[in-house]
Amino acid sequence: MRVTEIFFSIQGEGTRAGLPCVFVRFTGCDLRCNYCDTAYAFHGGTDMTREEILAAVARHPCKLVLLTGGEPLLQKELPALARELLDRGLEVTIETHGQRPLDALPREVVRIVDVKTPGSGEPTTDFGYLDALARHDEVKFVVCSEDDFGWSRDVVRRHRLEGRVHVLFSPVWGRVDPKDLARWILESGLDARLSLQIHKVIWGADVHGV
Ligand SMILES: C[S@@+](CC[C@H](N)C(=O)[O-])C[C@H]1O[C@@H](n2cnc3c(N)ncnc32)[C@H](O)[C@@H]1O
Ligand SMILES: Nc1nc2[nH]cc(C(=O)O)c2c(=O)[nH]1
Ligand code: SF4
Ligand SMILES: [Mg+2]
Repeated sequence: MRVTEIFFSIQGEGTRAGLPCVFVRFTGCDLRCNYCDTAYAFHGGTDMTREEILAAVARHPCKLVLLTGGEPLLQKELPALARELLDRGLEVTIETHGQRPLDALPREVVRIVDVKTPGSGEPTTDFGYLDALARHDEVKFVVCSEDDFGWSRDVVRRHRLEGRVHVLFSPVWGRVDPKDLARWILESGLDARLSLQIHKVIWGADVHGV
Protein backbone atom coordinates (compact mmCIF):
# COMPACT_ATOMS: atom_id res chain seq x y z
CA MET A 1 0.00 0.00 0.00
CA ARG A 2 1.23 3.53 -0.77
CA VAL A 3 1.39 5.64 2.38
CA THR A 4 2.20 9.35 2.74
CA GLU A 5 2.18 9.56 6.53
CA ILE A 6 1.03 7.88 9.71
CA PHE A 7 0.64 10.18 12.68
CA PHE A 8 -1.01 10.53 16.07
CA SER A 9 -3.04 13.70 16.57
CA ILE A 10 -6.40 15.16 17.56
CA GLN A 11 -9.22 14.33 15.15
CA GLY A 12 -10.01 17.74 13.71
CA GLU A 13 -13.21 16.98 11.84
CA GLY A 14 -16.55 15.27 12.14
CA THR A 15 -18.44 13.84 15.12
CA ARG A 16 -15.18 12.66 16.74
CA ALA A 17 -13.48 16.05 16.58
CA GLY A 18 -11.31 16.61 19.64
CA LEU A 19 -10.53 12.93 20.21
CA PRO A 20 -7.02 11.46 19.98
CA CYS A 21 -6.75 9.51 16.73
CA VAL A 22 -4.16 7.65 14.65
CA PHE A 23 -4.18 8.84 11.04
CA VAL A 24 -3.09 6.73 8.10
CA ARG A 25 -2.83 8.94 5.04
CA PHE A 26 -2.65 7.05 1.75
CA THR A 27 -1.04 8.47 -1.35
CA GLY A 28 -2.82 9.38 -4.58
CA CYS A 29 -6.19 10.84 -5.50
CA ASP A 30 -8.28 10.67 -8.67
CA LEU A 31 -9.90 14.06 -7.99
CA ARG A 32 -8.41 17.55 -7.77
CA CYS A 33 -10.79 19.54 -5.55
CA ASN A 34 -9.78 23.18 -5.98
CA TYR A 35 -9.60 23.69 -2.19
CA CYS A 36 -7.65 20.54 -1.35
CA ASP A 37 -5.30 21.12 1.58
CA THR A 38 -3.51 17.81 1.01
CA ALA A 39 -2.02 18.08 -2.48
CA TYR A 40 1.25 16.84 -0.95
CA ALA A 41 -0.38 13.41 -0.80
CA PHE A 42 -1.15 13.29 -4.55
CA HIS A 43 2.27 11.82 -5.32
CA GLY A 44 5.24 10.20 -3.59
CA GLY A 45 4.67 8.19 -0.47
CA THR A 46 6.23 4.91 0.62
CA ASP A 47 5.23 1.33 -0.12
CA MET A 48 4.19 -0.40 3.11
CA THR A 49 2.76 -3.84 3.72
CA ARG A 50 -0.41 -4.19 5.75
CA GLU A 51 1.69 -5.74 8.56
CA GLU A 52 3.94 -2.67 8.59
CA ILE A 53 0.93 -0.36 8.74
CA LEU A 54 -0.67 -2.40 11.55
CA ALA A 55 2.58 -2.24 13.53
CA ALA A 56 2.89 1.52 13.01
CA VAL A 57 -0.69 2.06 14.19
CA ALA A 58 -0.14 -0.19 17.22
CA ARG A 59 2.73 2.02 18.39
CA HIS A 60 0.19 4.66 19.49
CA PRO A 61 -1.95 4.39 22.67
CA CYS A 62 -5.20 4.89 20.79
CA LYS A 63 -8.21 2.86 19.71
CA LEU A 64 -9.49 5.32 17.08
CA VAL A 65 -8.07 5.18 13.55
CA LEU A 66 -8.82 7.34 10.52
CA LEU A 67 -7.95 6.02 7.07
CA THR A 68 -7.61 9.00 4.75
CA GLY A 69 -5.52 10.42 1.92
CA GLY A 70 -5.46 11.31 -0.88
CA GLU A 71 -8.31 8.96 -1.60
CA PRO A 72 -7.99 5.81 0.56
CA LEU A 73 -10.37 3.72 -1.55
CA LEU A 74 -7.86 3.76 -4.40
CA GLN A 75 -5.83 1.30 -2.32
CA LYS A 76 -6.87 -2.24 -3.33
CA GLU A 77 -6.00 -3.69 0.08
CA LEU A 78 -7.97 -1.08 2.02
CA PRO A 79 -10.90 -3.39 2.91
CA ALA A 80 -8.49 -6.11 4.10
CA LEU A 81 -6.53 -3.62 6.20
CA ALA A 82 -9.77 -2.27 7.69
CA ARG A 83 -10.80 -5.84 8.61
CA GLU A 84 -7.47 -6.47 10.34
CA LEU A 85 -7.70 -3.18 12.28
CA LEU A 86 -11.25 -4.04 13.39
CA ASP A 87 -10.10 -7.53 14.44
CA ARG A 88 -7.57 -5.83 16.71
CA GLY A 89 -10.42 -4.07 18.51
CA LEU A 90 -9.85 -0.67 16.89
CA GLU A 91 -12.57 1.81 15.93
CA VAL A 92 -12.02 2.31 12.21
CA THR A 93 -13.22 5.40 10.36
CA ILE A 94 -12.57 6.34 6.74
CA GLU A 95 -12.61 9.72 5.04
CA THR A 96 -13.57 9.30 1.39
CA HIS A 97 -14.90 11.30 -1.54
CA GLY A 98 -17.57 8.64 -2.07
CA GLN A 99 -16.92 8.42 -5.80
CA ARG A 100 -15.46 4.92 -5.49
CA PRO A 101 -17.49 1.86 -4.39
CA LEU A 102 -17.92 1.68 -0.61
CA ASP A 103 -19.52 -1.76 -0.46
CA ALA A 104 -16.26 -3.73 -0.08
CA LEU A 105 -15.68 -2.08 3.29
CA PRO A 106 -16.59 -4.09 6.42
CA ARG A 107 -19.92 -2.84 7.77
CA GLU A 108 -18.34 -1.79 11.10
CA VAL A 109 -16.18 0.81 9.37
CA VAL A 110 -17.59 4.30 9.91
CA ARG A 111 -17.86 6.00 6.54
CA ILE A 112 -17.23 9.74 6.53
CA VAL A 113 -18.22 10.62 2.99
CA ASP A 114 -17.59 14.00 1.42
CA VAL A 115 -20.27 14.96 -1.07
CA LYS A 116 -18.30 17.17 -3.44
CA THR A 117 -20.13 20.42 -4.19
CA PRO A 118 -20.11 22.36 -7.49
CA GLY A 119 -17.72 24.85 -5.88
CA SER A 120 -15.11 22.12 -5.42
CA GLY A 121 -14.75 21.76 -9.18
CA GLU A 122 -15.30 18.00 -8.79
CA PRO A 123 -19.04 17.77 -8.03
CA THR A 124 -20.60 14.47 -7.00
CA THR A 125 -23.08 13.29 -9.64
CA ASP A 126 -23.87 9.76 -8.49
CA PHE A 127 -25.58 9.82 -5.07
CA GLY A 128 -26.56 6.15 -5.12
CA TYR A 129 -24.21 5.24 -2.26
CA LEU A 130 -26.09 7.59 0.14
CA ASP A 131 -28.93 5.09 0.51
CA ALA A 132 -26.56 2.37 1.73
CA LEU A 133 -25.11 4.45 4.58
CA ALA A 134 -25.84 3.52 8.20
CA ARG A 135 -26.86 5.70 11.17
CA HIS A 136 -23.28 5.87 12.43
CA ASP A 137 -21.97 7.14 9.06
CA GLU A 138 -21.32 10.80 8.27
CA VAL A 139 -22.03 12.87 5.15
CA LYS A 140 -19.94 16.03 4.96
CA PHE A 141 -20.31 18.99 2.64
CA VAL A 142 -17.25 21.23 2.34
CA VAL A 143 -18.89 24.52 1.41
CA CYS A 144 -17.22 27.01 -0.95
CA SER A 145 -20.00 29.65 -1.06
CA GLU A 146 -23.62 30.38 -0.13
CA ASP A 147 -24.68 28.87 -3.46
CA ASP A 148 -22.77 25.73 -2.52
CA PHE A 149 -24.60 25.64 0.78
CA GLY A 150 -27.96 25.89 -0.98
CA TRP A 151 -27.00 23.07 -3.35
CA SER A 152 -25.92 20.94 -0.38
CA ARG A 153 -29.10 21.73 1.57
CA ASP A 154 -31.14 20.49 -1.41
CA VAL A 155 -29.11 17.24 -1.55
CA VAL A 156 -29.77 16.67 2.16
CA ARG A 157 -33.50 17.14 1.65
CA ARG A 158 -33.79 15.22 -1.61
CA HIS A 159 -32.04 12.19 -0.10
CA ARG A 160 -33.73 12.56 3.30
CA LEU A 161 -30.38 12.42 5.08
CA GLU A 162 -31.48 14.11 8.31
CA GLY A 163 -31.90 11.61 11.13
CA ARG A 164 -30.57 8.82 8.87
CA VAL A 165 -26.87 9.75 8.99
CA HIS A 166 -24.81 12.51 10.60
CA VAL A 167 -24.96 15.57 8.32
CA LEU A 168 -22.03 17.95 8.56
CA PHE A 169 -21.10 21.22 6.89
CA SER A 170 -17.53 22.47 6.89
CA PRO A 171 -16.30 25.82 5.54
CA VAL A 172 -13.46 25.79 3.01
CA TRP A 173 -10.68 27.01 5.26
CA GLY A 174 -9.93 30.67 4.62
CA ARG A 175 -12.57 30.99 1.89
CA VAL A 176 -15.84 30.81 3.84
CA ASP A 177 -16.30 32.62 7.17
CA PRO A 178 -17.53 30.17 9.83
CA LYS A 179 -19.93 32.91 11.00
CA ASP A 180 -21.61 32.84 7.59
CA LEU A 181 -21.85 29.07 7.50
CA ALA A 182 -23.30 29.09 11.02
CA ARG A 183 -25.96 31.57 9.87
CA TRP A 184 -26.80 29.53 6.76
CA ILE A 185 -27.22 26.38 8.85
CA LEU A 186 -29.41 28.12 11.43
CA GLU A 187 -31.56 29.79 8.76
CA SER A 188 -32.01 26.46 6.94
CA GLY A 189 -33.45 24.72 10.01
CA LEU A 190 -31.50 21.59 9.02
CA ASP A 191 -30.61 18.97 11.64
CA ALA A 192 -26.92 19.31 10.78
CA ARG A 193 -23.60 19.95 12.49
CA LEU A 194 -21.11 22.73 11.80
CA SER A 195 -17.70 21.04 11.53
CA LEU A 196 -14.56 23.15 11.78
CA GLN A 197 -11.05 21.85 11.14
CA ILE A 198 -9.93 22.32 14.71
CA HIS A 199 -6.45 20.93 13.99
CA LYS A 200 -5.89 24.09 11.94
CA VAL A 201 -7.06 26.22 14.87
CA ILE A 202 -4.57 24.42 17.10
CA TRP A 203 -1.51 24.11 14.82
CA GLY A 204 -2.16 26.38 11.84
CA ALA A 205 -3.35 25.66 8.30
CA ASP A 206 -0.15 24.61 6.58
CA VAL A 207 1.28 22.05 8.96
CA HIS A 208 1.55 18.45 7.70
CA GLY A 209 1.22 15.49 10.00
CA VAL A 210 -1.27 17.04 12.46
C1 LIG B 1 -7.80 15.66 2.19
S1 LIG B 1 -9.33 14.85 2.10
C2 LIG B 1 -8.85 13.15 2.01
C3 LIG B 1 -10.05 12.19 2.04
C4 LIG B 1 -10.95 12.20 0.81
N1 LIG B 1 -10.18 12.31 -0.42
C5 LIG B 1 -11.98 13.30 0.89
O1 LIG B 1 -11.90 14.26 0.09
O2 LIG B 1 -12.85 13.24 1.79
C6 LIG B 1 -9.89 14.90 3.78
C7 LIG B 1 -10.81 15.99 4.13
O3 LIG B 1 -10.14 17.23 4.18
C8 LIG B 1 -11.13 18.25 4.08
N2 LIG B 1 -10.53 19.38 3.38
C9 LIG B 1 -9.56 19.33 2.43
N3 LIG B 1 -9.20 20.58 2.07
C10 LIG B 1 -9.97 21.43 2.82
C11 LIG B 1 -10.07 22.83 2.91
N4 LIG B 1 -9.29 23.63 2.17
N5 LIG B 1 -10.99 23.35 3.78
C12 LIG B 1 -11.78 22.54 4.53
N6 LIG B 1 -11.72 21.20 4.49
C13 LIG B 1 -10.82 20.66 3.64
C14 LIG B 1 -12.33 17.65 3.40
O4 LIG B 1 -13.40 17.67 4.34
C15 LIG B 1 -11.94 16.22 3.17
O5 LIG B 1 -13.00 15.38 3.50
N1 LIG C 1 -6.04 16.47 12.82
C1 LIG C 1 -6.57 16.13 11.65
N2 LIG C 1 -7.85 15.73 11.57
C2 LIG C 1 -8.33 15.32 10.37
N3 LIG C 1 -9.57 14.83 10.06
C3 LIG C 1 -9.62 14.51 8.75
C4 LIG C 1 -8.38 14.78 8.18
C5 LIG C 1 -8.03 14.42 6.78
O1 LIG C 1 -7.08 14.99 6.21
O2 LIG C 1 -8.69 13.48 6.28
C6 LIG C 1 -7.56 15.33 9.20
C7 LIG C 1 -6.23 15.86 9.28
O3 LIG C 1 -5.52 16.02 8.27
N4 LIG C 1 -5.78 16.21 10.52
S1 SF4 D 1 -10.93 14.08 -3.03
FE1 SF4 D 1 -9.97 14.58 -1.04
S2 SF4 D 1 -7.76 14.27 -1.38
FE2 SF4 D 1 -8.72 14.27 -3.39
S3 SF4 D 1 -8.51 16.39 -4.09
FE3 SF4 D 1 -10.51 16.25 -3.08
S4 SF4 D 1 -10.15 16.82 -0.94
FE4 SF4 D 1 -8.14 16.40 -1.87
MG1 LIG E 1 -6.51 16.97 6.53
